[in-house]
Amino acid sequence: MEKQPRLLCSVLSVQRRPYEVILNCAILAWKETQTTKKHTGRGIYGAVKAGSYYVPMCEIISVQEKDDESPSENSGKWQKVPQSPVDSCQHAFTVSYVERTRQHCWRCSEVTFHCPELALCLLWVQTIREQLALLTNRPKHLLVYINPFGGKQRGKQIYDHKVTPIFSQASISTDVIVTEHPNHARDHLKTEADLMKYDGVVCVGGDGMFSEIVHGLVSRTQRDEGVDENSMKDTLVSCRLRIGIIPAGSTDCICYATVGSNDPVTSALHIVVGDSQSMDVCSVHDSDTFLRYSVSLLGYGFYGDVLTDSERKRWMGPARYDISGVKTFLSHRYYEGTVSFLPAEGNSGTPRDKFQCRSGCNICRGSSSDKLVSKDENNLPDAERQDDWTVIRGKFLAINAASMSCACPRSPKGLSPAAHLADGTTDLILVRKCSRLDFLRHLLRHTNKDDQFDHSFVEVYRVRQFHFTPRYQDCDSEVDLRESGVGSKRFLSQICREHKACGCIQAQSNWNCDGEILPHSAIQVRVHCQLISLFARGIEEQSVFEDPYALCAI
Ligand SMILES: CCCCCCCCCCCCC/C=C/[C@@H](O)[C@H](COP(=O)(O)O)NC(=O)CCCCCCCCCCCCCCC
Ligand SMILES: Nc1ncnc2c1ncn2[C@@H]1O[C@H](COP(=O)(O)OP(=O)(O)O)[C@@H](O)[C@H]1O
Ligand SMILES: [Ca+2]
Repeated sequence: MEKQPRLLCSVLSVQRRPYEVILNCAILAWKETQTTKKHTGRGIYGAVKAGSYYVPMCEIISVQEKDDESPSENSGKWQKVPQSPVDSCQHAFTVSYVERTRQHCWRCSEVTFHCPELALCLLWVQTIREQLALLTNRPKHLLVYINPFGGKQRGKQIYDHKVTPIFSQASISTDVIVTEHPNHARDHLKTEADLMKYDGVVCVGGDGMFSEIVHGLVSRTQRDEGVDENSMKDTLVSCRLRIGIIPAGSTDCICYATVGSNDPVTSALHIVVGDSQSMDVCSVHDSDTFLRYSVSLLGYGFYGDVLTDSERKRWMGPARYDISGVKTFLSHRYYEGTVSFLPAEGNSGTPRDKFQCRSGCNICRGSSSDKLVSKDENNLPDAERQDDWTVIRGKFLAINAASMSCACPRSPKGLSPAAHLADGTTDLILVRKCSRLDFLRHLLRHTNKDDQFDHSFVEVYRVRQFHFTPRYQDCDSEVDLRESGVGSKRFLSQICREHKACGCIQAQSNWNCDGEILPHSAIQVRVHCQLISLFARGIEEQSVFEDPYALCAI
């Protein structure tokens, strides 16, 4: 604070008390000065320090001149004729800034400074505005998509009542599209939207809506850059526009895991201050056909079945997941197949680490510098790393790949508490066939402090790529048919589904791909490090949110 040159320093009054107010390019600070005797008009203040506050410049939302003909903010009555210079501040300006409350939630707070002269008031307003204008990471024009049917169907209401006032206060202009059907946002982004006009895209909805935005933006970027999404080997190009999520869905895990809460006002403020958090994206292929992208959970077996069942209960809102969860748990289906994966190497940590990915995470930062090195291991052709692949066959209740923690209100630490948002890896969790009671124990550990990986039937690996093949596709008859020259994999699956005698009629699950059903079993997945960016900063350290004034009071 002391090292920055002061831009302005004045004595101004806040709630009729004198404060020394200092502005430099990093902070706005105000500290109370106490008069040794009541101010006489000779302008001498005592030096006794009382309360001191500061707000980082990057967390100031706006500054407005205040019309002092209005009722005073304290009494609600018209202000009296002032008695002394400190009280005589007829000119005032209000600074709106971010204040931290509980559980990583942010609120918009205000402080009004009264000035003795109009010129001084204007100088403060102009100087603060000039400093804010230097913060070039802040968005000015946004494209907003609202899913009116997500979650409890309150997306439009949440946007109109909670977000619009904050955006207009921060002078952010918007083009708003209320979606009319599924994939409306995705297709608009992919083919129609004039993206050059915007500094970011905002989605109001749940994880499914966010997934639409990711698909629209990533596909559009690849098309514009001439990258073939169907090729698993092509390195995808990162998207220019950041994505903001206003949570109005059922699980809201992406918002929760990148911000720490699913509060719409908090998300709007992260957009306003222009935060940036890179995120990994998995591409999901079936041979040379691109299927989908995933940023949070790819789940086969349990989570695939919960989702498939819950789609029929959409009318229930978020409760559908609990009902389908219990039903799926009771059905206790397991699935047979082969998982093969390329483990992550280097300084990527492990899924059993005790520390978690937090704002400014060193592991993610390390991965971003790796990414700049042109030839990382990820770029090596698979053939060159053939020996590094691990193959596991078995009967699984669930196969989950968590590219981030997947923390959500249902499970505050998430599916993989130590997963990183932007490290270029996903945590592959294999839950082998076990008793119902053991599986329940495992599920319950997602809701308490116990380690959900500490079971003999659970394995977890940090990987860069993985493949899954259900048993029916790699049973012996496949080899026989191949040898006898009979057609493609698709033809083979067809036969297998109908051919009960080969024993491969074993039921198949679907993949839950960020809350969307992927009606494929055999998939190949590759993590693309930091392909997209969000208006977020990762979850702030506990100390910041436990002490709401840690950043404001000095
Ligand atoms: C016994 C309690 C067990 C609680 C176990 C909770 C684990 C929850 C981990 C959730 C990870 C969620 C990852 C995110 C997925 C979302 O992308 C995705 C889409 O979200 P959207 O609708 O907002 O668009 N959401 C989902 O796929 C929902 C997954 C929800 C799973 C809930 C499972 C509840 C299980 C209840 C089992 C109860 C057994 C009771 C036996 C008596
Ligand atoms: N106007 C619309 N009508 C119906 N479905 C929509 C509409 N807009 C988006 N969707 C779809 O609704 C699904 C769920 O949306 P989401 O916002 O994630 O809510 P939830 O968290 O409740 O699942 C997504 O798959 C999305 O594609
Ligand atoms: Ca990751």
